[in-house]
Amino acid sequence: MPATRFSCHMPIIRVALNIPVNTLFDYVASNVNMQDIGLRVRVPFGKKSMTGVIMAIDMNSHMAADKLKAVEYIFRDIPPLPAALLDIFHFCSRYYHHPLGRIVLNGLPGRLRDNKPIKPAVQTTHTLFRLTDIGYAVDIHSIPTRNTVARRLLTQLRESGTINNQDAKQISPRTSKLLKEFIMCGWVETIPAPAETVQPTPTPIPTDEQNNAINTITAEIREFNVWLLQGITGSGKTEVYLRLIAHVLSQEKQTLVLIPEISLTPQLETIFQARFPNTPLVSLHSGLNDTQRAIAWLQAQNGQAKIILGTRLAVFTPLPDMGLIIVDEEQDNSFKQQDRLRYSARDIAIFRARQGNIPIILGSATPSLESYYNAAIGRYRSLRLSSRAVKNAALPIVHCVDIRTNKIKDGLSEPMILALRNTLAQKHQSLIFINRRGYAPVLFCNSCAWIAICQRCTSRLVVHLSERKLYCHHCGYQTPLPQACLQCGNQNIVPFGHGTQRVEAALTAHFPDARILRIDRDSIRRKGTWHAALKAIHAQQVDILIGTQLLAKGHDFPNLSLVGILNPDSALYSTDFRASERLFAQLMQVAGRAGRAAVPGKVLIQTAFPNHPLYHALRQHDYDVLAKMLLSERKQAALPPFVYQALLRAEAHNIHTALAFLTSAAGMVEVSQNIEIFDPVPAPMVRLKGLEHAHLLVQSPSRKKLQAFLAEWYRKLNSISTRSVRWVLDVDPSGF
Ligand SMILES: Nc1ncnc2c1ncn2[C@@H]1O[C@H](COP(=O)(O)OP(=O)(O)OP(=O)(O)O)[C@@H](O)[C@H]1O
Ligand SMILES: [Zn+2]
Repeated sequence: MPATRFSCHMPIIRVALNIPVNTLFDYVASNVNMQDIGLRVRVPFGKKSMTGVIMAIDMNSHMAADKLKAVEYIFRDIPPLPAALLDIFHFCSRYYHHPLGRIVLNGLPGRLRDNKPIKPAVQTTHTLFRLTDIGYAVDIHSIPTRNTVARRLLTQLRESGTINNQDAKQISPRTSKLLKEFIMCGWVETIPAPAETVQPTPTPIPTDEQNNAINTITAEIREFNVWLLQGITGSGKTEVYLRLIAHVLSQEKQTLVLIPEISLTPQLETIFQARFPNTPLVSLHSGLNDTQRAIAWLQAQNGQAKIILGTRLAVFTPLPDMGLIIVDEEQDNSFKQQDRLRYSARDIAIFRARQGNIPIILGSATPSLESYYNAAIGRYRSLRLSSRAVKNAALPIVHCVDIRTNKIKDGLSEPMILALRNTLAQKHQSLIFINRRGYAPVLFCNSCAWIAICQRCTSRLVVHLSERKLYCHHCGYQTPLPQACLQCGNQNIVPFGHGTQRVEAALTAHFPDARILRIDRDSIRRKGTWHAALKAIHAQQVDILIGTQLLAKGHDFPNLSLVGILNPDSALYSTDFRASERLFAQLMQVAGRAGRAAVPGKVLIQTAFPNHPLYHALRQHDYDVLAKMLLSERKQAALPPFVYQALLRAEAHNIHTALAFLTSAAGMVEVSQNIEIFDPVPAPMVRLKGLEHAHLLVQSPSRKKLQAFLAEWYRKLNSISTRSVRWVLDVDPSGF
């Protein structure tokens, strides 16, 4: 049905607003032209003002001219968002079937969403200032003579090359304001000061395999390709990244490096800064405050920052001179956002690389089966690193400790204690991996079998003994540890099972002289603790580390020779079809922390299923055997990567409301060929944060058909009123 279009004498701007409706909003604006697409604006919306982004400019509107409101303010404090970034937002809206305005506004740093222009806040500590080419070209005589401070500052910058904030303050206390103005004019840029702790490490000579990877990618550095770099733990994937970044830097281009965990940023930052001490690098992750994030983002947008290191949200950073994208640990589930816009940063990164016609490297020891399969069928290009990079460093020997025949006390078996004792005697470090924080996962009444559960979630409350509290790890609910059973009043209540805190207590009792350090989200909550912990580990001030997956990824502790893994079995027989793949990746990662340098490594796994094929593959360090086995199972069961999936997720106060909504949603569309719709079911975790959850699975062997189906379905879903239900489409869900 062709809509009536009204012609208007003034330009119409189409604005994206942070509103849960998939539409743009029209406003009249004078003084705009096509170059203004991508600028932020303040517009009236209902009774208030909102900040939005101009997505298009037109002379016609669907609304009559006298009904259109005028824009209140156009922000010209920073250049418009580049068209390439707007394209990414459009792609996300189309592919994930999510309101465009929500995506655009949530993709920006908080400061840019404010209702006021951003002041050019400049980070001054750990920063050096230097002149840009424009700054060098400035004629000092063009600055009025009475402006002595500006003249002196400019002269000093010319003479010294770089200056820090202290140097600048010596000239005058007013220089910090001036520096900000110079930055705004594009005369001055900031670069991070080399951190004092950075030791210039010798650059290693690449191994033959590393050379092969580096040369192969370099040969096609100006083309889009997805490179799957499958390298065993300790094979030196980082060195491959560094060499390629060096190449891209020599072309004055930017590299985006995506990593799964914030906790890995300090380590990588140090490595990158040591290799490229004069290259501006910014980190973007959720640990930054609003100002820091805005500064980093702006430095990426204006092309100053050459290396952009970040977690998944960094995939929405504007990069005018993008030359390379690296996604490290590409299989990691944290690249997929689990609320609101459920995007995969890895998949968006691939879209960006294609759009920019540049290479993207997906690095992993255990690629996701999706990527593994794509490499196998030639859609991705495959590169392998099959041995450890450090000379004579071998992969660790992996043993299973059968817990059916070995007694477990406080979570630990006799062979585990013995191995720890030997490692201590050799003055090497050990790592005990248990992926459960807190003291014990269950509080149990011996008299009536009552278990402490969360009132708002389908979950058990976790005992945190040191704080004498019970916590829900899903919603954050906390309550004092009860003295007696809440059901029968009996005082015989006991913590059941093991978490990191309990293992820490047990190990402290076993090895009173050992220096023991627990690392989990609780222990590093305070700012700076994580940094201090890493330093202590590297300085050999720790003998035994106890940790969750925070410690499993990416760390390189050369003196660590023993890894003990406690109770990983529960994932073996999980209902989630991805559980084995994930367990293997995690165990391979944590096992890979052992024996990375001169010290040979050993891994002990406490399990009741030592003959399970997964442990067999782990003992052989053979991901390919397992990946092929899992792929053939997936093929038989018609599961991804052989089909494409989407979930319609619904939440309501009551599960019946959610299920009823899904049932009617399923009836809204005719099922076409090649589309399979399953019955609505309650989510495995029905209650979460006080709401009840259900979902409905749709799948198809064709991504195109699934997308076409979802587009139509999404339109219809939007047309029904659902005040009692909140729903969202989850395309390529990573779990149920
Ligand atoms: N060519 C080389 N010669 C000597 N040492 C090297 C070489 N390349 C890398 N290394 C060293 O090997 C160690 C392991 O490298 P790196 O941490 O990059 O491995 P990785 O492949 O990322 O492993 P993981 O997947 O376990 O994180 C590091 O200490 C690194 O400095
Ligand atoms: Zn809860």
